Amino acid sequence: MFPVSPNYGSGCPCFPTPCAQAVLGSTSTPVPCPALPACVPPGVLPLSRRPPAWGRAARQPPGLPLALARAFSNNKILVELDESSGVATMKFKSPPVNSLSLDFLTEFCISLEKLENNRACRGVILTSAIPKIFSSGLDITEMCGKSTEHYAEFWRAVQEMWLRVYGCNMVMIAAVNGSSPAGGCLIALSCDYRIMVDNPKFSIGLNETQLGIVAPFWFKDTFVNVVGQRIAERSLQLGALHPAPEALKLGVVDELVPEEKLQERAAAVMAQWLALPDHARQITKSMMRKTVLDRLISHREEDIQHFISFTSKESIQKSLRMYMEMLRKKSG
Ligand SMILES: CCCCCCCCC/C=C/C(=O)SCCNC(=O)CCNC(=O)[C@H](O)C(C)(C)COP(=O)(O)OP(=O)(O)OC[C@H]1O[C@@H](n2cnc3c(N)ncnc32)[C@H](O)[C@@H]1OP(=O)(O)O
Repeated sequence: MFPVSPNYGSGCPCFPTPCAQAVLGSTSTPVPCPALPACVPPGVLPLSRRPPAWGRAARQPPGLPLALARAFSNNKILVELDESSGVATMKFKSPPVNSLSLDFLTEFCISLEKLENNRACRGVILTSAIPKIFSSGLDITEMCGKSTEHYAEFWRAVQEMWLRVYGCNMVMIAAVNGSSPAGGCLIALSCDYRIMVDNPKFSIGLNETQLGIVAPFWFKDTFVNVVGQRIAERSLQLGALHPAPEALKLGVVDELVPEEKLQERAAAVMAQWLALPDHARQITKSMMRKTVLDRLISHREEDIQHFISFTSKESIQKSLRMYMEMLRKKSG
């Protein structure tokens, strides 16, 4: 285990294997990776400071009071940390549907980063405070009629959220208490374990093709790693939203529970995962996920450019507008 500079993270070209400059010297003086400033465009959150997956012991900046992260609530996410168990709950509360807007994503990443920097926290349960909806996925209005600069900023934030959740060395459990299409499903898929409320009215899946858009390769990779190639291929092409019982059958979620048992069960599963020594579990997790994380990390800018050119196409804009119109008509 190497203590690394607090500036070190997924924005560094050497991530996730810290280069010599990113590793702290014997004096413990922080030495930022020299390439880092060039890698973090202006205006982007300090989101890329995730320590390597094996480095929890080096995470806590000296002097930061643990109490800081005990409970904090910003606008869209309520975070509660139980220091006795080491388990935090992040509850999405962005009405009406917990859509993943730029603001939501920003707050999400900051909240998770705070927990990562708190040694008292070893596991996080993601759930929703909005009845019947876990998350409606990416906020479609962020992808409609905006500037290329906005698309770039938005997509970078989407990437950041995924890199943080998928690469997180804490135990991440999704307690899916409502519908969870597309980006909402991605959040759940990126966790270590998924528990869903046993209600066939709640569905989960990567339904991008239904909107006339395409799930990016890292959405696909994450899905394949959970359900396997064949199920992912069929489900992705069809843009399938699987009702909870079907999601269980296909392995999209790991178990179903009655709504009133969800939090209790999530806590029990978390305790089971936390019973393992952190370092062994973390290294194993990192080993399982590294290839998929690296693929995005090494093609991040290309992926943003691809998103911009794809989203800016008039045909895609038209599809998204029609989809939003369909949603409005349904709700109105
Ligand atoms: C790099 C390579 C290329 C990359 C190419 C690009 C890849 C992009 C990848 C995209 C990933 C995504 O997540 S795309 C997003 C996919 N998401 C979806 O398809 C979900 C759509 N929403 C729903 O199905 C439903 O809203 C659902 C969540 C089940 C809740 O149903 P309800 O009946 O409870 O609520 P509704 O009445 O429908 O919705 C309430 C209001 O919220 C709005 N709303 C709902 N979902 C919304 C959303 N995702 N974004 C914005 N607004 C949304 C509705 O329009 C309503 O607005 P008002 O009428 O004004 O009140």
